[in-house]
Amino acid sequence: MQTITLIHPYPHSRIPNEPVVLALGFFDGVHKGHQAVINRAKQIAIAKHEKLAVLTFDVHPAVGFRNVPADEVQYLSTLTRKQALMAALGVDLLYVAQLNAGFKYQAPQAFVDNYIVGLHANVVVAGFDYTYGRPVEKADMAALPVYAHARFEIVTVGEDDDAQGEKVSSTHIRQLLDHGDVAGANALLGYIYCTTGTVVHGEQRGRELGFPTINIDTPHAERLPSIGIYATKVQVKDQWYMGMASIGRNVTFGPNRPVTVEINLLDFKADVYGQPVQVAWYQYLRGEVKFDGADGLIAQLKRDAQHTRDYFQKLGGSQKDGRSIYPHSVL
Ligand SMILES: Cc1cc2nc3c(=O)[nH]c(=O)nc-3n(C[C@H](O)[C@H](O)[C@H](O)COP(=O)(O)O)c2cc1C
Ligand SMILES: Nc1ncnc2c1ncn2[C@@H]1O[C@H](COP(=O)(O)OP(=O)(O)O)[C@@H](O)[C@H]1O
Repeated sequence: MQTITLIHPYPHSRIPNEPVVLALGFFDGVHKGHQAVINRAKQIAIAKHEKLAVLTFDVHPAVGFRNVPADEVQYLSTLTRKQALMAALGVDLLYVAQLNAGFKYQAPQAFVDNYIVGLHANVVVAGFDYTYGRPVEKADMAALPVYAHARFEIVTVGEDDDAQGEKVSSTHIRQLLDHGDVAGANALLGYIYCTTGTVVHGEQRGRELGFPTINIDTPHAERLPSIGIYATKVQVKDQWYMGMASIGRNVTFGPNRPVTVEINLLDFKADVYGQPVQVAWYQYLRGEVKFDGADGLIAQLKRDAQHTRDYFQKLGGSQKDGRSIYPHSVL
């Protein structure tokens, strides 16, 4: 997959000179609803022997169009993750348009001319709620034929519901993460939710408890699940390990402590300070508890380790040595 950044007004030399099927959307999380749009576009592209292109933006539309401060927005998928997910879906060309003033203040007709016709799309696929054009003239899918002037076909994909009939939306997935329900989020994402980070130093108490924990510094732009204890898999140096994770304030050891992400890796022993890691969030285990002392916490950590092993054994994904080749079902 090729990623092409477009800075308005982009030079036409940036655009490969061939017809494409183009899917439109911000696609935060590339969840099952987004996958329905992209899969539909992929089917059309295959039938037409054309490339599948996606047009997305560099920042969340709330930042670009509603002036929400950039540091207040946390993503289900930052660009690197979005690229991986798009590539897995068979996208050939990922256009990332910068939401600069020139882009934002385009009239709907200019958007269609520059970012649909300009990208050589002869079919456009988008969700039912896609909008385009500067805020005062914002246009929707129903209006698209007016601006298309028969230069491309239009396919609108309807709302996607989960098994309980709830809308599959990035907002709903964020709410599930805020309640610790990572399994619910994974069901709507269609893959296991992952975050990244770097191993940093903590207070070095973990080793004294008999449960050393990697303390993970996560990029602020990545949304984390809420405070709680989780069954995870962690990728360190190209290997995935089972881990029991705590997102919490270590309340047993004093009040008003900052929230940290700490993971004890099962069947693992190595110094990994400074290493980049990926964390795949599989299952909520319990809430954070204030114990009377270290002994209570240690007894609970033993139970957490067993619950983590039981969870992965039931899932059937862990190998005998406790390691797994890859977290389950990325798409
Ligand atoms: C699986 C797991 C569960 C945890 N549960 C709790 C908890 O319920 N209450 C608590 O105060 N700390 C909890 N912790 C955090 C420990 O207090 C923390 O890992 C320990 O103090 C080591 O911190 P350090 O890495 O900064 O040395 C948990 C940690 C892990 C890995
Ligand atoms: N099974 C394991 N899980 C997590 N970290 C481990 C493990 N074995 C060794 N380590 C190492 O120990 C460090 C954690 O020890 P800990 O006493 O909790 O110190 P800190 O407070 O600095 O995290 C990790 O950063 C890692 O380098």
